Amino acid sequence: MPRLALSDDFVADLISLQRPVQKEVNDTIQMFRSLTVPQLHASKGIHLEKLERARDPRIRTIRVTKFYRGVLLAPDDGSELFTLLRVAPHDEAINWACKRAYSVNGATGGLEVRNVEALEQMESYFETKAVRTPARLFAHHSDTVLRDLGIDEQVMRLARVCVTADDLTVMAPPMMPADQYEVLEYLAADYSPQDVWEQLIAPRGQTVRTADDRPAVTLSEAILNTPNSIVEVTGPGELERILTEDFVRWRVFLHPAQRRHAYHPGFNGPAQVTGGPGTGKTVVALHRVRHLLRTGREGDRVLLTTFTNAMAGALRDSLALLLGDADAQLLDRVDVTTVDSLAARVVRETRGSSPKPLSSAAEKSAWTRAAAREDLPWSERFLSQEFRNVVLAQGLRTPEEYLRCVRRGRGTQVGRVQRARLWRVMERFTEDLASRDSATYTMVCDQAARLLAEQGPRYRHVVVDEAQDLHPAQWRVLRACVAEQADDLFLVGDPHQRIYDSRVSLRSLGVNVRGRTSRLRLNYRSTEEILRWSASLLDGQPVGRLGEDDEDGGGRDSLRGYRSELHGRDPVARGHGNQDDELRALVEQIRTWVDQDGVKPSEVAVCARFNTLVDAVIARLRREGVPAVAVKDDPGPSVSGVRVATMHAMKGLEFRCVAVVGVTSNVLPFAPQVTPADEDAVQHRSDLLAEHCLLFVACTRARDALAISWSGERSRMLDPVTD
Ligand SMILES: Nc1ncnc2c1ncn2[C@@H]1O[C@H](COP(=O)(O)OP(=O)(O)OP(=O)(O)O)[C@@H](O)[C@H]1O
Repeated sequence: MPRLALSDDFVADLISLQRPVQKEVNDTIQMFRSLTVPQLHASKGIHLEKLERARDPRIRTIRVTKFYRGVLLAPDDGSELFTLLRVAPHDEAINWACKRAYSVNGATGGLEVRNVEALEQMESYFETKAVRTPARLFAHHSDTVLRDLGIDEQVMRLARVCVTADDLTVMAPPMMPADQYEVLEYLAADYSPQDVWEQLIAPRGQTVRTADDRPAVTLSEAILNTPNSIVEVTGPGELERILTEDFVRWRVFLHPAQRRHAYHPGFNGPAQVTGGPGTGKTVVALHRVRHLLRTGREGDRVLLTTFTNAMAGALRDSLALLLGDADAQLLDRVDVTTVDSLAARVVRETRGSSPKPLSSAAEKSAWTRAAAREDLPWSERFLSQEFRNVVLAQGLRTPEEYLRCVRRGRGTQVGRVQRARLWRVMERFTEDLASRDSATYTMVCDQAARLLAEQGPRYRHVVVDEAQDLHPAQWRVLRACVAEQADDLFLVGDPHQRIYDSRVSLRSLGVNVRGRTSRLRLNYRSTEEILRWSASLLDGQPVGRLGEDDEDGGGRDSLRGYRSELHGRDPVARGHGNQDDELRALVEQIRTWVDQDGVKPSEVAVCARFNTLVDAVIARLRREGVPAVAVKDDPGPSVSGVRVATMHAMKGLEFRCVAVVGVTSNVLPFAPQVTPADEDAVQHRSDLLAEHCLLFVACTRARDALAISWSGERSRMLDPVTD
């Protein structure tokens, strides 16, 4: 009987087909699997055909329906393992199949694919172009070094004519084989060959450093060496499962960079994965939880945290999907929650109740009351920031500790006398809140961290999503939840998406990830056009590395190498004379997406800075007969209607089409949210950056289409993309 494997491209095709065609694909595959190899070759129904023009002699097609063809890679190594590569309308399938060539990567031993025809064209184009420039991108790496890292002859010739990193980007996968491209990308980013070996090749199980000493790998071995993009269909029900269970690719296919961290056998301490929006950080966190559950001992509990309750709910559902029926019982060993909810639970369990959370308006009044008897030169905002970003951030208990402390992250000098006065005000603030049985979320975390430190760890592993927005008091809760040991903490986050005011030095909080970090660069969500456009909104912004705020030597993060393999239309940015015109244009835009492009209303999102505009958008859409619902009302997936939300509420979500409205100069940046530079210069820079990040987060929620609009004066934050 032939064995059958499915490639991720095939699965992507299959998911996008209409149900009746999916059923026919399924029937064809069942028939394929029921025949012997000689019967397969003779079968008129399957019609296994070799393509005359195919660049790879192992490529075959099979008939699925009158119009659809499957593309297969037939074995040439004596095995009976066939791989289904694509399923597409006849002409598209044939055209695709003729241009591809499959090979075994010389270093990873995995199967790889290239568009051989396009690469040949690139070769002649770049050879001519490079003649004029003597400098070459990879000149300082010898052929032997490149070959040892898996670069083959064709890719070597291309590497030799690359002058800039942009030349390389033009040949990104699916044109160039993905493993080889990644090696060149790392070298272009100044990683040493040794780093590349350690980060990309060794984790794939290769132990032989030199290409000449490695044994040959057969095609079927290579297929099984490529679990990130090929899966063998083993059980009879497997294909039905793919068809019926709302199959999502991330459950099976991980990029090697994702798999390396998600399934790492064991980190000797905290580990961290960063990456731009849509690079699959949440996916990695979910797979890591699965790995820890599967390899852990009975009774080992895992904590998975994220930023909002809604996101925690979504994470729980995704984890259940990933674990499937086979591992469903493992879910009992996981808590999926926000750090704030966990902290409130710890306080409640210990003290019998937890304080009522305080709104920001109530907090401001409490500071006014606390400062009433002092003639202070500081605003309520300053007091609140001082308390949150110095006292709670450092966990200070006594006036002496406050007098002695280094006020990291604060830009104003505060002398001894002033500190004593400030401490009195802060004491009054906390006493006042205690008498009302109320506290800020950060205060509850501060309390919970202390209680946990006394009570001891509750979890064997802690996995943290959206790590960039956690406050030091929240980190102390997490640190105290788990003992310092191997695989204690696993963090994923993106400093470019930090939209809340939290400056953190992870090292000073006992979370040292040095030597256990990795960065994801491939975006799976948005088109390259949306990515480039959105990334340029942060051009020149000083984004620090995750968890290295105020540290000596804390470096800058960058979106270098961040890319997508998807392509589509350029984002549209348009100004209007007034809000009425802007909303009229919004309705038209949504109608185009829904009526012409066939996008479901629930796959369209509109976001605005504040709830007032969110409400106005919902009212307008409904008046015009466009169904609309507020994201804050938590509409389930079955509820139809355009989703409308504030920019903050868009965190972690994604939609096919996104309209960002009301991007005016008085809303972004929003002056009351930005501390004036003369009040505190450091805080000013950090608040301003958070405003830029907020717009970046909103725009990067879009998968296929993005439209930005404003009425009146456009926000200066759009300058990089509209000038
Ligand atoms: N290996 C993969 N194969 C296919 N799709 C993937 C893969 N990894 C991630 N995705 C998809 O990419 C999208 C983004 O993934 P995810 O939400 O994990 O990214 P993220 O880095 O956490 O994003 P953000 O930081 O913007 O919230 C999702 O639709 C996810 O299903």
